[in-house]
Amino acid sequence: MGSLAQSSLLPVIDLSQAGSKLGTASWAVACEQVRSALEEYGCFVAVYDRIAPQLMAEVYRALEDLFDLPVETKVQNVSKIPYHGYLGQKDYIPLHESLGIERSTVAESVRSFTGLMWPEGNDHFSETISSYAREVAELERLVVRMVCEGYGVGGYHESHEARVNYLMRVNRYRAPRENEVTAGLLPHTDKSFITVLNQNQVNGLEVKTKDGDWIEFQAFPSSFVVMVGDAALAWSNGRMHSARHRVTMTRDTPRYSVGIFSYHRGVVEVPEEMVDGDHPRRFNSFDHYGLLRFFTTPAGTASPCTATAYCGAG
Ligand SMILES: O=C(O)CCC(=O)C(=O)O
Ligand SMILES: [Fe+2]
Repeated sequence: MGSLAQSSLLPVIDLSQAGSKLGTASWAVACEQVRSALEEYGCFVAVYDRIAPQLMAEVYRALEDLFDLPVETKVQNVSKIPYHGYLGQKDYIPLHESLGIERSTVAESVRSFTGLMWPEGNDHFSETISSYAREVAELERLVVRMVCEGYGVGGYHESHEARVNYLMRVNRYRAPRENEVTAGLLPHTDKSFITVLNQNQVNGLEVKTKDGDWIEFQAFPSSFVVMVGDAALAWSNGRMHSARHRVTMTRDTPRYSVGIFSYHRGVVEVPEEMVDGDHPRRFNSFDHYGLLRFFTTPAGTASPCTATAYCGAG
């Protein structure tokens, strides 16, 4: 039996060296830990020291500059894809503001976002954001590879890599004023395949367990929250859990966070290996951006599980 303190924490897995251990016994053990955490909690805390602390500090300085721009500038961040542009000034979550940087691992795409925000140019911002996105994308690919190996569908990660887009969403939550709501972000599941989150020193992210308890993520240096999105829930035929999470602001300091969300271009096939006697088919193959668009419809918003409503089998 774990103590209360232990059982109130999210699983922590050190992936700093995992990439260099491919195929070894310790790699197989780590793949199993990743799979099991994503099935039980829908997330885990990755320790990943391959991203330099200096780059992390530059990312958060860049975010302060970005959010300090006038709202009229920030609202120019628009997209044809839902939840890929500016969100903010909402009465029901007044503390929250966020922007989306599409295809954040592609330098040209980040430069075009930067050009909208700083027409006079800001190369340092573009370079900082692109570097960070590429490094976190590597962590995402490592996790997907480990998940695939954990399920015995090792070859699948290659088709993931060939078709993945990485959306970066950056968030600022201001501190609540007296008598103001503390909700920074309402409970939700992500529509991504995998999300990798990082935050500045201010905690606030909470994850709901299958038992209905909320666990606060307590950040430490080189810690990233890896989270299952609804697309990976469906891809795994419901084996992985996509956890509800929310942000609560209890401190008097603003909170910054940055998420990398992986999305597939086109149809995500549910591998045959995911379906067996113990796991009858629960999901059909589906269009990933279609799932996201469905979420914005009245039927999608109303359904307790977007993936089941969109591509559930039977
Ligand atoms: O700010 C955070 O830590 C969480 C953000 C989040 O859940 C999201 O953008 O989907
Ligand atoms: Fe989220």
